[in-house]
Amino acid sequence: MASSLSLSPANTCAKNVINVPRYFSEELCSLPAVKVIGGTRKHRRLVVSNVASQMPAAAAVASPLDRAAAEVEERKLAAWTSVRQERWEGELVVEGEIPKWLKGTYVRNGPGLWHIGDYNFRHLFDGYATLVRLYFNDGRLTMAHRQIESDAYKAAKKNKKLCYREFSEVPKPDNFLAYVGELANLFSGASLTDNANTGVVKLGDGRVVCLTETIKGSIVIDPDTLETIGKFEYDDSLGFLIHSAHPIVTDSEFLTLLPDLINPGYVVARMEPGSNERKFIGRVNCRGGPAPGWVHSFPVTEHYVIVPEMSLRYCAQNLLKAEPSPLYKFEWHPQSRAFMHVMCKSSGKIVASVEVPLYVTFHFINAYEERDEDGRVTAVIADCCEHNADTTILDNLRLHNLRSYNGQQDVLPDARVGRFTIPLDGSPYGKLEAALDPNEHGRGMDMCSFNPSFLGKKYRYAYACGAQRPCNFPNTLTKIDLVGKKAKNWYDEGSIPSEPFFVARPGATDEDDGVVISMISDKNGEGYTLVLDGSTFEEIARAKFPYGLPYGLHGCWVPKK
Ligand SMILES: CC(=O)/C=C/C=C(C)/C=C/C1=C(C)CCCC1(C)C
Ligand SMILES: CC(/C=C/C=O)=C\C=C\C=O
Ligand SMILES: [Fe+2]
Repeated sequence: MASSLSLSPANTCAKNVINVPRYFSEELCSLPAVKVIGGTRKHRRLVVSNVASQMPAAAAVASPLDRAAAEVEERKLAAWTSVRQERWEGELVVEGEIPKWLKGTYVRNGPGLWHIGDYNFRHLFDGYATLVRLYFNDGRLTMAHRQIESDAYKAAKKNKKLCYREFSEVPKPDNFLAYVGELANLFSGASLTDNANTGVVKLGDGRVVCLTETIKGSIVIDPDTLETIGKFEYDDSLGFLIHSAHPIVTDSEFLTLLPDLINPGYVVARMEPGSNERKFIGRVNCRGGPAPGWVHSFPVTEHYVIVPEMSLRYCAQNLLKAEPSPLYKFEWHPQSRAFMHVMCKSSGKIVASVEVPLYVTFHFINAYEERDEDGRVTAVIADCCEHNADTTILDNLRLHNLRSYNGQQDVLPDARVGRFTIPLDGSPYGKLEAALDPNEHGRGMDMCSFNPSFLGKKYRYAYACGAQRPCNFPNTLTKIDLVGKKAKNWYDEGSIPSEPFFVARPGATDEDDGVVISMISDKNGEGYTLVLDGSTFEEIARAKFPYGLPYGLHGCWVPKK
């Protein structure tokens, strides 16, 4: 069945053995599921089984010129190329040894489909959500991918056009009346996307929820089948249309941060496992203006929620514009200064609010409390992937920039582990410094993880994507030792790795006792899962995908029941 939202056709209608050619065929067909048969484990071949999932896939309807250009790109890196088909599932051949203790599912979310018919999206963050599932059991690995059936995705497929406002894309109204209606829909939130393409979390009650920055884009999925179960409806009267794409989620709570665009400030709220009701914890008013700073993520310590107020702020005019402005829905207001607020988790009171040097970050890594010898908290330390107060990274993430890179220029702006020190003694200023020499990780830094048992606590290791220059995008995996101030880097020339995700070995006591999982998009247009040892940071296993997958953002771990 041809889908109106054209997914690139699968590369093969193979009879039996799946080869992974670098060029796409123009025929319509989907890649069926594979099963591993025959031979020793090491030499098993991937064989197409008859349980083929006849998923819709359709021919791209781009002009021949566009298609030729697209093919050049596609041969290079799958990372920036739309996913080939709606879904696929099958077992992969593992090279190396996956530890037997690794039992469960790594689900990764990300924007994997960047076109509707021949209309191509502009920005990495615009794409419709693609889930990838890696199921580890008994040293074996099954991979699956599937699109999230958001209203935005379904409407685009049905109407063959953009129907909701995405990160940088806005539906084109047919006439003036439609334009006025569209503005009204913006204020009510009706026109905002529910394309949950950013992250995925496992709540304490076991529900797995995909998220983006619009609150309506919270979608429950089944981590075993990747099926879209339905909207996650917040059952409260908190209001607001947007939230931080990264809540803090543990087995006992879900903490979220909601920017208030009307009375510039932020609300912190908490939701218990088993509940859909967020309860108000506290509010902090912005100290700068004219709007709250963008909050993609925020950190917590054991007792505090840290509310960042970046001078990259939401911008009402840019929200209304049909064409993207240089900073999309945001504006850079250095004169408005930057702040960090510290809110007590139990009382909602603000215990510190300090001005800090200007910064730009998507991702906080972790935070903890610093104590004196009497055990009194003297300061909060908060670490983030900091882009040297430079907003150009947003422009680097335009698909044209990502796709047109020829491997020669060094165009990735510098980034570092930005470490905030926020004094709790009433001082008006906080510090922001590099936690280690950024050259340790090639002055690239984003897509971080750490051992979740150390959430809010003093920790030593962070995993992230760093850089081996020249490059246009973080292209290494890096293990950062924040105490030894050193980094160990994994690099495969021409490849783009996704978020290195740390999974602790059950029963481990050492912080880095576990594995790091990433998915790699390689220079041949192919892709594989990589498993590194969390301690040595050496490769322990890899498993090739049947074809390269688009770049993904964030994942979560769902242990086997
Ligand atoms: C993928 C990622 O990191 C960020 C995605 C951000 C999105 C989809 C933001 C969407 C928005 C709108 C559609 C309108 C309101 C503002 C904003 C939250 C930026
Ligand atoms: C991929 C990315 C930044 C890379 C820069 O070095 C940011 C993703 C943000 C959303 O989750
Ligand atoms: Fe993110």
